[in-house]
Amino acid sequence: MGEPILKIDNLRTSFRIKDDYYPAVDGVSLTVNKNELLAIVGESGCGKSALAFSIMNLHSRAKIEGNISFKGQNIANLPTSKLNKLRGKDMGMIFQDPLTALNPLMIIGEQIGEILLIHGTNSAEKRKERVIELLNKVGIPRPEHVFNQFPHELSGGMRQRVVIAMAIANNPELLIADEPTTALDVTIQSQILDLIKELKEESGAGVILITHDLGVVAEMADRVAVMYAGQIVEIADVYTLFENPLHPYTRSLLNSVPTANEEQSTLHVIQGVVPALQNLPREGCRFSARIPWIADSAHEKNPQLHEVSPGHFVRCTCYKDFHFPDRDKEGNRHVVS
Ligand SMILES: Nc1ncnc2c1ncn2[C@@H]1O[C@H](COP(=O)(O)OP(=O)(O)OP(=O)(O)O)[C@@H](O)[C@H]1O
Repeated sequence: MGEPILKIDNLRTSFRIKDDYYPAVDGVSLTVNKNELLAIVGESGCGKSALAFSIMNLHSRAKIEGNISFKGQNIANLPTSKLNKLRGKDMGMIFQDPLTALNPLMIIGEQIGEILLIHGTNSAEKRKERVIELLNKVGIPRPEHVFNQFPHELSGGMRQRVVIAMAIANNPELLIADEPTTALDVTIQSQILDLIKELKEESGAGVILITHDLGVVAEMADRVAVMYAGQIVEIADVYTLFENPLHPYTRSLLNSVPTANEEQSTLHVIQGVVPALQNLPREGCRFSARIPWIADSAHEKNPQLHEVSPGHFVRCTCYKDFHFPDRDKEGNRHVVS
């Protein structure tokens, strides 16, 4: 694993709702190293996209506090003119929906070419050469033809490849992919993910991959951060996270993935949903309401991340007493009345 490329320290991103600000990202600290893929997982509404958008400074009206250090420079709240020098060059982003990332009125060749032009490739001939090279790289057949097409003339999978080509056009050192395959069918999904993995391995970029899909995490990630209600509740290398998940939320997420073994018949699916931003509990363990059978005394008053083994952090002490409702702490099944 390489040296750190991104260091986030105590990030808090708040949105204004009526007259108050509510943090959607609440005290997140993490590091991404060169040649490392950090997966961020959690249910809808946990703050994953809010975190990604904060790094790229793409929120139009959010309050951002804390430190985001990219290659040693604090980029939180950097003026747009300075940020634009980084975005699309040193940092690239792949969005959930390729259509929103593409300009419907511009041919593909011009859209990718524009990113090259902004960052200094002045010769039109060189830009065209590079665009064709990029289209080839992301597996687009007949790149010369696609160069002159508009986004609506391409399939969803091809459009997402174009977005990836744009994100990597200037060989970024950090790539953020926010649910990059959500809009795509399964076979295309795995091709796109292979492409992201290949890019990381080829260029040594640091990658943040936001996904709901734990299968994808197991296959792609070096490390995994689990987010719940705006906070990281567990972070570990991928092997440790799957072999020894500790936080009740992580265990519930993993437990809700159907497998072919006998556990499937005894799946305990976590009840409830992530509360709306205005209703998030801000004190105590934010997950406690969803595991009501765990005693209040098991939770910390002000839950901290504890390093339980090197690089493996878990928030709150409730993991020590956690069990699913139909099991005891040792994992033995008992009948619930
Ligand atoms: N611009 C905004 N204004 C107000 N609230 C917002 C805004 N953007 C996001 N939120 C709220 O912040 C919380 C976190 O949202 P976010 O989109 O980051 O979640 P997520 O984990 O990425 O979910 P998904 O997987 O559905 O994208 C949610 O409660 C969401 O409703």
